[in-house]
Amino acid sequence: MLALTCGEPAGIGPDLAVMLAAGGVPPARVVAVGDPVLLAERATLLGLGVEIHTLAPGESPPLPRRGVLPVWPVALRSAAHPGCLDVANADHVLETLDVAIDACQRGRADGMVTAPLHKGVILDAGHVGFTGHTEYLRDACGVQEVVMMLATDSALHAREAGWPGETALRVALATTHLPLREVADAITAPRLERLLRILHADLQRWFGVSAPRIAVCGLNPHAGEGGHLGREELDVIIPALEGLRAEGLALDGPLPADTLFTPRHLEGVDAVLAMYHDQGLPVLKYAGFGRAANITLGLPLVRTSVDHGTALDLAGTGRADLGSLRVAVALAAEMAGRGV
Ligand SMILES: NC(=O)c1ccc[n+]([C@@H]2O[C@H](COP(=O)([O-])OP(=O)(O)OC[C@H]3O[C@@H](n4cnc5c(N)ncnc54)[C@H](O)[C@@H]3O)[C@@H](O)[C@H]2O)c1
Ligand SMILES: N[C@H](C(=O)O)[C@H](O)COP(=O)(O)O
Repeated sequence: MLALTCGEPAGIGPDLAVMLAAGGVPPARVVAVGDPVLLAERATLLGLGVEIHTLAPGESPPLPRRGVLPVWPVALRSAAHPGCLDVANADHVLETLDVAIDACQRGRADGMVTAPLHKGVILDAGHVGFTGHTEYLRDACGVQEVVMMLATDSALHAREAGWPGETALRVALATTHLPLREVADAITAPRLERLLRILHADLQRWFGVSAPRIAVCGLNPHAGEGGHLGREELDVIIPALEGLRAEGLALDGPLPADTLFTPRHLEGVDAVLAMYHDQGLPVLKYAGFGRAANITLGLPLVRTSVDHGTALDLAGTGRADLGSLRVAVALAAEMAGRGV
């Protein structure tokens, strides 16, 4: 049983929720967390005959049925229009997350899948320091560190279980949503050690990789060119990797990021740790946009998400691609099946 938060109401999240229900029996029991009126409106706008089944408190969701979308209701604060952000609905978006987290923590849901939210409008509404689902979940679950990892659909399982093709990729991030000029200072040896331990452990726990091999990117061009193009590799990354290798972790690097992402260097690698958002994610999205999922590692609950954002330009048009949400739901169901 998965809780699907509908994300930014002006974006494509509500569209995708009703499209999922209309498109056939999903790979798990899915309950949307959002505004039932908005979902009904969006289904009508898209010409989809989806029945919105608002669940009463304590009511069990029905068995999955094509064309029926069960909903845990969270009311909008203000009417939502496709493509038009409204700060008034920021608290609605955060409340959907709280409801889903609570459902996971109380055992009413086995995991959560998130449709995209809009970080800017949540910040504009005054939620200072909000950086995304990943850190919101970290704080709500009371853990010190989590890792954002995106994986293409062909890399959702262990390599041993059939990881075909050179586009199969898992990319984790050492830093997430912060200005580029702050990235270098955010990368410290203790932090890298914590992140790599989580990545190693969760590749084993969720993805069935018995002995993970992780390739680590350098931060600077050519991994610092021996200190001539930056010292972070020598002063921070290499000491962190050496300490972890002594504990038995299989780590390559730090490697120049441009050539690390080539088939020869990725051979036998279970995941790549990129130092920052736009070092790793463009490669991942080039390899699999629309059929990849985002997973938060290090949490005491299952959370997956789509590989895309709110796509305000597509909301209400019927042109949003459902592919990544399907992958995220299937992956969350599989992870939940493995048990937290
Ligand atoms: N999981 C999340 O909550 C998440 C992920 C990424 C971005 N975001 C947020 O989304 C907002 C917009 O970000 P952005 O403009 O950089 O990225 P975006 O993914 O929303 O849009 C980038 C481009 O991809 C297209 N696109 C996105 N999803 C699509 C889909 N399902 N089908 C077809 N085309 C699709 C859009 O139309 C647009 O042309 C930002 O606030 C960002 O922080 C949220
Ligand atoms: N960096 C992600 C992406 O580009 O797909 C994304 O913004 C998601 O962030 P959260 O899952 O932390 O909201």
